[in-house]
Amino acid sequence: MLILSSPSGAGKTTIARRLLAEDSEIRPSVSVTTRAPRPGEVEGKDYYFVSRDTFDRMAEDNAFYEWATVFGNSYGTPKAQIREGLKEGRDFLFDIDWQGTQQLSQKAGTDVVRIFVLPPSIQELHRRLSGRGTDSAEVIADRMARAQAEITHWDSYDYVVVNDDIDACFAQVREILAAERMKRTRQTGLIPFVRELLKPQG
Ligand SMILES: Nc1nc2c(ncn2[C@@H]2O[C@H](COP(=O)(O)OP(=O)(O)O)[C@@H](O)[C@H]2O)c(=O)[nH]1
Ligand SMILES: Nc1ncnc2c1ncn2[C@@H]1O[C@H](COP(=O)(O)OP(=O)(O)O)[C@@H](O)[C@H]1O
Repeated sequence: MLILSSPSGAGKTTIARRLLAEDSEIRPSVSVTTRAPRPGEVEGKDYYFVSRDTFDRMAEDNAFYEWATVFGNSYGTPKAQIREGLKEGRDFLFDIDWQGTQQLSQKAGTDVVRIFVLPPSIQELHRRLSGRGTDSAEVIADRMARAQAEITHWDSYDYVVVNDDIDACFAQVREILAAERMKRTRQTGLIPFVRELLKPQG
C-alpha cells in the first residue's frame, strides 16, 4: 500500500497519475467523496462522487477502510475494490490525507509505505493552486490556510520528497517504490529459489 500525501497543490495527483500510467503493477484506490467534481475529473477514475446521505450510509455500513473530513467534505477509502487485490498481494496507490494515513497504518502495519510530498515554497504552492484553475479564490484561500497545518504531519511519513522539478521528484518516487519492492519480506516468491540454492551440492 503506497500512500502519497501532501498539502493541497503540492503535486500528489500529478505524481499519482504518472505512476499509474507508467507502472502496470500498481492500481489506484479510488476514493469516495462528497466534494463536487472539478472540471475534467472522471467518475470512478478520480473519485466516486456521492451525496452526503450516501456517504453517511456507507460509513454506517462499515464500507470504508478509513474515512476523514477534509476542507469540509468527507473522503473515504472503500473496502470492496481493494480487498481482493490486497489478498492477491497487489500494490495499491492511495492519495489520502494524514488522518487516513494514520488509520491505514494502524490497520495494515508494515505493508504500508508512506511518502509525503512537500512544495518547494509556500509561494509556489499558491501559484500551483491558482494555476491549476480548478478552484475558486475562496477554496484556494482555505487550502492555503490549511497547508502549514498539514505540513506539520510530515514526520509521520517514511519518506519525504520535495516536488520542485516534477521529473526529478517523480524519479525519486519510483526509486522508493523499487527499493520497497525489493525488501526481503516482500519477496516471498523467492523462497523456493533460495531453498534450491541452499540444497547440498554434489
Ligand atoms: N483520509 C482520506 N483522505 C482522502 C481520501 N481521498 C482524498 N483524500 C485527501 O483529501 C484531500 C483533498 O483532496 P482533493 O479535494 O482531491 O484536493 P487535492 O488536495 O487538490 O488533491 C487531499 O489531502 C487528499 O489526499 C480518502 O479516501 N481518505
Ligand atoms: N513540479 C511541478 N512544477 C510545476 N507545477 C507543478 C509541479 N507539480 C505539479 N504541478 C502543477 O501544480 C498543480 C497542482 O498539482 P496537483 O497534482 O493537482 O496537486 P495535489 O494533488 O497535491 O493537490 C497542477 O496544476 C499541476 O499541474
